Amino acid sequence: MKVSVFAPASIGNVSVGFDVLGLAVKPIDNTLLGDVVSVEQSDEDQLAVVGRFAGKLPKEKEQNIVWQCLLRFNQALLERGLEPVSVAITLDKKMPVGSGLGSSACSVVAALEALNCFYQKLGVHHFDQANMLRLMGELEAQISGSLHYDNVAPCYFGGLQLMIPDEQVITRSLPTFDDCYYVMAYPGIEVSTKAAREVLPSEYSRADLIQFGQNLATFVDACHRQDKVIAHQVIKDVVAEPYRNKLLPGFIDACNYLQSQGALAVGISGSGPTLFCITDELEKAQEFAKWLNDNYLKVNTDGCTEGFVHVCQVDKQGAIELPSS
Ligand SMILES: Nc1ncnc2c1ncn2[C@@H]1O[C@H](COP(=O)(O)OP(=O)(O)O)[C@@H](O)[C@H]1O
Ligand SMILES: N[C@@H](CCOP(=O)(O)O)C(=O)O
Repeated sequence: MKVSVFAPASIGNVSVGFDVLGLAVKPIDNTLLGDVVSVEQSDEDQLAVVGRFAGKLPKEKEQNIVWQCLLRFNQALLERGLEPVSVAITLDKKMPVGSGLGSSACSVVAALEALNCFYQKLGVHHFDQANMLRLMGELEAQISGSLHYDNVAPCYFGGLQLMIPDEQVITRSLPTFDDCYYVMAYPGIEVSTKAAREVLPSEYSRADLIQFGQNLATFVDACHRQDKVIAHQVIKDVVAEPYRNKLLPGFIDACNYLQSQGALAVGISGSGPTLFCITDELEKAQEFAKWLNDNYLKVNTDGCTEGFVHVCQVDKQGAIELPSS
């Protein structure tokens, strides 16, 4: 028996909700933008890493977050008096690392969900969603240096997720704007989440505090009222973007251009370097994608780029088990 789970990319923060808001996205051309983890029974625990971005990960399996997921999942089984079996895990690393697309969250969510489905099929145990999300947050914190659910929650549940200060609830789904397109431009450079958190101030002014609170509250209200104009008017980042934009070559120029061409909002996805740009017109989304492809991706000396651009919409499914091949 082999279980494979896909977990999608996400936009952490969505500019307006630092650490407390995240949106799962999927390309409209059905490209799998996310990681796939497969689990099957084996004689000993093993991890194989394949896929376009496999070479960007540490060589030692102990350094891979998927391996750490296995150790933590086994510990959770033992805490319930259950005996883990040996498994062979394969990570298909489709996501670039340090991209701002929630790459580590994709690996964490796909790995833990694949293990959970595997043990459910074995008839041993099935952790409920609340326990799973807590485990996912714990593993994401191990890698990024702080506990934030804004990637793992949308990656696991799909949609737009707002983190709630209640350990029993953790996250709530917000209504989404389903006619909107999210153009995601990954320039092909790496920005580590840890480093991008270190450039942030430890204190903010009262004016920033008021603007942050007002924007986030207005955004949540506008989502519930499905007021697209107001919701996108307040997608403004006073917490991270003013400090992180210097880590992103060409970001300010791209923002200015896209806004002048009528984008509903533009921002840094997660901690960057991916830029997201929102429009409700497909033709504009395709124009923006072409412009970003020509102007935001870093071209190497050999004329190639590791970057890419995808026109996406909201991913409502979150992590899903793939049919067995
Ligand atoms: N399976 C994995 N997926 C992504 N990153 C991993 C994985 N395993 C280990 N890592 C390491 O974790 C760190 C993730 O960096 P981070 O900036 O948090 O990425 P992202 O913002 O893309 O989630 C990198 O140093 C990377 O080498
Ligand atoms: N809220 C976090 C989000 C990090 O997202 P990632 O995709 O860059 O891992 C932050 O802004 O630090």
